Amino acid sequence: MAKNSLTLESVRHSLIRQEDSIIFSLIERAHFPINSPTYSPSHVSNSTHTFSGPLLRFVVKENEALLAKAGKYANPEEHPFFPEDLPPSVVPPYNFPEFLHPPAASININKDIWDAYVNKLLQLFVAPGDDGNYASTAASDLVCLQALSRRIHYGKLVAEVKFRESPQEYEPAIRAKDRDTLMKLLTFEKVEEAVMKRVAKKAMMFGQEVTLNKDGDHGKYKVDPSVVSRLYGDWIMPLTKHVEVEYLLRRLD
Ligand SMILES: O=C(O)C(=O)C[C@]1(C(=O)O)C=C[C@@H](O)C=C1
Repeated sequence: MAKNSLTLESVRHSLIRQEDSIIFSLIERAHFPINSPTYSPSHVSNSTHTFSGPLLRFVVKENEALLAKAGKYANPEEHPFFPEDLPPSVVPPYNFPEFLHPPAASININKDIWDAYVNKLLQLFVAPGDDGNYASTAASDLVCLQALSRRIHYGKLVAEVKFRESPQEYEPAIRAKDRDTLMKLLTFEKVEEAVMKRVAKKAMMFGQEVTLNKDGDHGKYKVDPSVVSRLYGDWIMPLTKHVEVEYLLRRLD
């Protein structure tokens, strides 16, 4: 859809579709135990000392360097976790539609997303243990982090649509830099309740054990649906709303 015809309904539709990517990524990650060496500060160090630190950091950084060369971060909807020292793109620039207000480019909360994911979320949906599959674990984490980052930063588009639909409602709070009022204005409790119910239902449907015998393994899911609901209620939606507030605060700059 052309960006200028985005509506609250269409951006919500995109958030609903992104739920599928997030839930599938969590299911894939939950396939491995926690594998804590993946996050240990001293796991990677090579003889030339070009990198030392956690394996996850190494995998994400290298992947972002590759995709930066392929032009990924020329798209204003993409946010790198390690924006410092990214190599230049080797592909011709594409003229992405300018839907967002330009100061949006300064908002990147990936450090918070990383911290929440590694230090809080993982423990909620991944079993303890170590099976040595650290590289595959890091690759699964990368997919989760990218899906979460994309969804949370999509808050910029949601905020822009809300602002365009009723600027007179938002302008006084923006001028007063009143975060609390902005948070109240952009919050729809009924929508949040529906999101939490829907993601639990999707986690049940996507994460059920499929067997061919009649009395399959009912009630056993690859990721606990109530945990998925909690991840949304306690982390994903609050972080999205944080992005929305940050965006609106800069909307009149
Ligand atoms: O749908 C919206 O209006 C949004 O801003 C998105 C979202 C969410 O993160 O899912 C965030 C805030 C609202 O309270 C409801 C839902």
